[in-house]
Amino acid sequence: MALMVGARVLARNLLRPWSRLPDAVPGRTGPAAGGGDGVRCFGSPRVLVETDPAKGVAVIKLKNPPVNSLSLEVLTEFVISLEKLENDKTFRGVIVTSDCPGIFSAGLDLTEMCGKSQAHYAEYWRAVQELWLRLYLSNLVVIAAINGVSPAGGCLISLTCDYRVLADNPKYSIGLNETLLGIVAPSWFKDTLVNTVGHRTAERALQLGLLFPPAEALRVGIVDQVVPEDQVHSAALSVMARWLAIPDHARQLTKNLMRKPTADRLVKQRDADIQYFLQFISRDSIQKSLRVYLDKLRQKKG
Ligand SMILES: CC/C=C\C/C=C\CCC/C=C/CC(=O)SCCNC(=O)CCNC(=O)[C@H](O)C(C)(C)COP(=O)(O)OP(=O)(O)OC[C@H]1O[C@@H](n2cnc3c(N)ncnc32)[C@H](O)[C@@H]1OP(=O)(O)O
Repeated sequence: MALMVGARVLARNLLRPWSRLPDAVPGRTGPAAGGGDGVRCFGSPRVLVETDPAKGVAVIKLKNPPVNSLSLEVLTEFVISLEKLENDKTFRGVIVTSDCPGIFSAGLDLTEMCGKSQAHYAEYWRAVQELWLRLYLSNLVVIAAINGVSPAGGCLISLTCDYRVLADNPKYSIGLNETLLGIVAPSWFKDTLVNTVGHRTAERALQLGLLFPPAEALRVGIVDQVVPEDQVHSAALSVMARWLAIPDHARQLTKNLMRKPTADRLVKQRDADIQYFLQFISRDSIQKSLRVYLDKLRQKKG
């Protein structure tokens, strides 16, 4: 039942005409994503989309302060924005970045996984799965311009992209640090990392919950390029131009060849994966770990 409610909510959101989204900011023109006129913006307050139709490129900027945590709303709005771009043949590439200074994304929203109902957990997890599937199998060239720290789910988002550019700032570490929270990265998080850095590096990184600073991130291959902070966006645009020089059909079929087997593993057992998540996240010991971790984050200031 819970699963059906979750699926219905997501389906309703996905099918809702864009212009009727409650938070939509349609047709606002703004400063160019890559310079020049004709840039149009749409999206929602938490997921801004700047489009440059002449270049065929869009920029998705996550804006969920203070830390760009991936709440249910952010996940849903992100999927809707991607869907809109995928369906508009004007666009061939998208850059994913953050509008929150110093933070790419703090990952999954811990408050969505703590002290909530089973129905809520199911709805949330389906939304996490949905975003992963959409990003991982996107026909667009997807480039991450990582302009801030990027733990766990934040790292996962960038791992689904075709290429990762990281700003060279020692504070901007990246990795799947789930074990440090007393939780476990699901198998498809693990697969995404293994497909990027190889089995041994992934095993060590996952068990130890490693967060790599830029130079190390580049060395292990969890990012493809490290550039000075003020060049992240221009570097992402240069990389985009190179990837867009490849004929779409050949690149898309090749991407599918590389990624579909991994995605299919989740698609074939999506409901079972949700059930497993429900069992795991509802355990008293896991809820306790999450509460302790959240309290530590909150007390940092005090
Ligand atoms: C099939 C499945 C089978 C098995 C496994 C099942 C399930 C487990 C899988 C679950 C996977 C989870 C992946 C995740 O993404 S978990 C999230 C991991 N994220 C982190 O560890 C990052 C935590 N945050 C930080 O380290 C810092 O906040 C950060 C470095 C990002 C920024 O530091 P800064 O000093 O700038 O800000 P803070 O003062 O720390 O934070 C400001 C407020 O934001 C709150 N906060 C931070 N992170 C989160 C978050 N991820 N979710 C929700 N809220 C967050 C923080 O508490 C502060 O709140 P207030 O004090 O202002 O109330």
